[in-house]
Amino acid sequence: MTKLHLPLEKESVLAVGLMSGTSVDGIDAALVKINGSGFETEVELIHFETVNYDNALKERIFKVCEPKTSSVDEVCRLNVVLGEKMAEAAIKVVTEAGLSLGDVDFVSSHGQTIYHLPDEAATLQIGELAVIAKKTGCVTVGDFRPSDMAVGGQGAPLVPFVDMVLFTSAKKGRVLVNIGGMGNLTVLPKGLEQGADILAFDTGPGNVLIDEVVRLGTNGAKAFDNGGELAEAGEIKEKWLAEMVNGDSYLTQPFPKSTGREYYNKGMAEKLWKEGQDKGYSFEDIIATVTAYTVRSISYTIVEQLDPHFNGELDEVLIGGGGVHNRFLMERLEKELGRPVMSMEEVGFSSDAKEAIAFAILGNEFLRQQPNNVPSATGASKLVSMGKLVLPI
Ligand SMILES: Nc1ncnc2c1ncn2[C@@H]1O[C@H](COP(=O)(O)OP(=O)(O)OP(=O)(O)O)[C@@H](O)[C@H]1O
Ligand SMILES: CC(=O)N[C@H]1[C@@H]2OC[C@@H](O2)[C@@H](O)[C@@H]1O[C@H](C)C(=O)O
Repeated sequence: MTKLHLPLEKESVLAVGLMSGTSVDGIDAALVKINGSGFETEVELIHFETVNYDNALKERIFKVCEPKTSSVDEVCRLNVVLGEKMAEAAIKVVTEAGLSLGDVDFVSSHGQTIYHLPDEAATLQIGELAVIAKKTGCVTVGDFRPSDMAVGGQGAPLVPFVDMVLFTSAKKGRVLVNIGGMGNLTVLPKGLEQGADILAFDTGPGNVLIDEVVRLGTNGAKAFDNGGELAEAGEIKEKWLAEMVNGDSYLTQPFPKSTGREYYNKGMAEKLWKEGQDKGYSFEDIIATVTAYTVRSISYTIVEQLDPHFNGELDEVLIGGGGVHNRFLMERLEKELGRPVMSMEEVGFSSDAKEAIAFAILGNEFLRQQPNNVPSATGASKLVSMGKLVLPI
């Protein structure tokens, strides 16, 4: 094992980024080559793999995320079980690429969020780093959020740092939206310079409500609306949609703001499902309307909250996260936004791998002892280098 020199001095590194997001579908693993740091960062995706959670593991995770069904012993156990799964994902992405773990400079893991209390500076991501370091034999970094919280930040969102260094354009004002479990965005006015304050926050639900309603309507046989085909077969019930939007106090909250499964969750989906059924709507109509609500949470934020603030200079919207695969959602979003809406693929990037790549880049900054939070996005009082380090075991 070659020794790691800290701070990292070599210009180019090979890293694995691991992301396990709020939709609790599995672990995304991106093997990347990173050159440089900060605004000079260049990244090349070498290989991408997803290791899905099986249904039993998903249930265990959902259970520990909910105070009523959680227990400390189960959190403790899952920390190790998920550490093992994350190591498995890291090993898979490296070996499937035909490389060896000895070639990898570091693994950088987000962990699985179990609970997030931004106003109490408390957050918990599990998936033991020491287990990953032992199983992969690699330098392992992770657990980024607490360092931002330690200086008064909300510990989220963290990806805007990466959006800023990779996607700032000299010619166009851009909004980057990630539609994962939750929806979140980063605003990049044209010609943004390093160190500028950037705005980034959560828009509301991403796929979470769609996924939960699909599960309810299929008795768990399906976990998401593949391609948006269920929604396509239904009809949006406009009056009900307006009720959903008016009843959502998060949407009108001023930005910056963050949310999660504590608000948009199975309970909310069950309520919507019951309402839809009581109104006599079909399964497809319910999915179409819940999808339209998800779209509206994003379009409302951009059109009503951001456009006036940025004098209409936000020219294009780039979408990442699993939501890009939902055609019904993407088409309606483009209609409501009235400007080009593109997937990350259209700018030569990967929608599915984006967040895993982002955590590799955050790990790279940390190991170079460079700041990697965005205080204007998280509310932190200062720049910090977020992360924790476990040496190979
Ligand atoms: N083919 C598809 N058609 C429709 N939706 C899809 C498809 N593939 C993935 N999705 C949606 O994307 C979701 C996963 O997205 P993603 O992996 O970006 O979320 P995440 O990283 O877990 O969440 P977050 O970014 O909020 O932490 C799935 O739960 C599903 O709703
Ligand atoms: C605490 C937590 O896991 N937050 C997630 C969640 O999922 C989306 C949104 O809410 C975002 O704030 C964040 O993740 C992304 C990766 C971020 O920090 O940028």
